[in-house]
Amino acid sequence: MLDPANTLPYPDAFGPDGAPAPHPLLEPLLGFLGSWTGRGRGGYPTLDEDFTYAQEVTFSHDGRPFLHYEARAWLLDAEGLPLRPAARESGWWRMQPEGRVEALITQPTGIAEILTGRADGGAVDLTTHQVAVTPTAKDVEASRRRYTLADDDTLDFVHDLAAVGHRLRHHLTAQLRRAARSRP
Ligand code: HEM
Repeated sequence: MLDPANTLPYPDAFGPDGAPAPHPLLEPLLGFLGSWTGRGRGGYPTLDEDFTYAQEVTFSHDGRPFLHYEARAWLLDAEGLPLRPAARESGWWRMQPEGRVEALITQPTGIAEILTGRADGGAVDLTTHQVAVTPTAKDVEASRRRYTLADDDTLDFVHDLAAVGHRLRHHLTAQLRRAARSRP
């Protein structure tokens, strides 16, 4: 007999349709659900050169009023081929009434960000509420992340960063395309 303790009874959904039904507070974020892939460019005043990268981003939900967020990036060489793994992060976007968002995002580089902002008309604008870093992590003071649905299948992303003594400056711009409504 199937042991209910060995099978997760509440799997995540990667789209707005089907089970579980999204919580009503997720309404402003429904267009983000699913997986996205694409390319971006980045730079920072401390770097000699800008870089190009690819990224996969996934948003899912389990019927409660928060999204699970996961992103993996890898650098690309001049030919567009994978060079090495880059930033990786995951977290939670907690939805509040009137489209308010509270996000918690952690990175293996020792950085934990808490951001607040709004989801409005297919765009989410998040700014730093608090950053905590481990003893050996780079000094990160603040960031601003803007995610915009240019259309149903296109997600634009811009990330500004205040770190290692620099004020809030551009770090990343990417354009992602919808990869799938559900995980294979
Ligand atoms: C798509 C995601 C990202 C990519 C592709 C990326 C890429 C890079 C690259 C290539 C560097 C230069 C150092 C190195 O080669 O590793 C760098 C530096 C850095 N990044 Fe990012 N990054 C991403 C996201 C983030 C995020 C989310 C944060 C923090 C909130 C962050 C904070 C930093 C910091 C603090 C530095 C060090 C600057 C310095 O000391 O020169 N990055 N990033």
